[in-house]
Amino acid sequence: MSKEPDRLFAQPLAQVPDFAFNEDVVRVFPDMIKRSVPGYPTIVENLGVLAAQFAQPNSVLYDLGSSLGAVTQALRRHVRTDGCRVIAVDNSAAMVERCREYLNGQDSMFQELLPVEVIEGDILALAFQPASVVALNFTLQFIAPDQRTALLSRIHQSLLPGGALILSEKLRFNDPEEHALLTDLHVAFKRANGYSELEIAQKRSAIENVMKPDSLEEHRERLMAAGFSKVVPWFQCLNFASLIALP
Ligand SMILES: C[S@@+](CC[C@H](N)C(=O)[O-])C[C@H]1O[C@@H](n2cnc3c(N)ncnc32)[C@H](O)[C@@H]1O
Ligand SMILES: O=C(O)C(=O)C[C@]1(C(=O)O)C=C[C@@H](O)C=C1
Repeated sequence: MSKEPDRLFAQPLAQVPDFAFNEDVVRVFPDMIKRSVPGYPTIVENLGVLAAQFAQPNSVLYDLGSSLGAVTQALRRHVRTDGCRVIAVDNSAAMVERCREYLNGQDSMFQELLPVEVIEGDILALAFQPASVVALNFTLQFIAPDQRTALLSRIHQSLLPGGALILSEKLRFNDPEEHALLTDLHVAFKRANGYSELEIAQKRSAIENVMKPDSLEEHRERLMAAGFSKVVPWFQCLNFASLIALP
């Protein structure tokens, strides 16, 4: 994957455009997400470990909002269940192109990786096949809030017995003090990773119209409304968390 450092918001912009997963973001994405999301490498690697516990023979593992394929590759490294294959879906053409390049490179270096298909498409319009694992790793927060329950219901309907949805998201907090504290600590995390005050502020205004985080309580309620029977948080670092939802 690209090693280019994220300097996208380093210079003052007359007007900060809404954040989009375009060519510029794709070029710096591995660096951006690692320096912006506390716990990201741990979540991705362990998503593979968790998935191996839920994968059912001859089923599909979905990576929805796959970006450059980091989760797909973790699934392919860890899942050994017979007949499983991965379907990665993203609606950014630039992401999909680079994701295919990366996964082809991995296939040429390593044998016995699970087969993978990378689809350029909208996860809201996807016809789901029976699946044992569905990963939504920091993707649901970019889906319009009024579309989220319907998407989760369709994922629930596609999940096989013994399977799971793994959902990672930035969180907001209903308690104002808790929200302010964890937001400040996230800013400190970004600063410690070399982002300037200007970069942090401009990125914040770029994402505020396009990324709408929910609270843990909202996630739990929505997942239950979508038909899931159990919601288990397995990771939280500052205001970023990952949940297992059982069908
Ligand atoms: C924060 S990134 C996900 C990171 C990635 N899962 C990982 O762990 O490296 C969100 C991704 O979701 C994709 N996305 C957003 N809305 C989508 C939609 N409706 N359908 C498909 N992909 C979508 C974006 O293009 C972007 O690549
Ligand atoms: O909350 C922020 O400040 C972020 O930068 C988060 C976040 C994310 O959670 O996806 C936003 C956009 C980029 O994809 C990388 C990180």
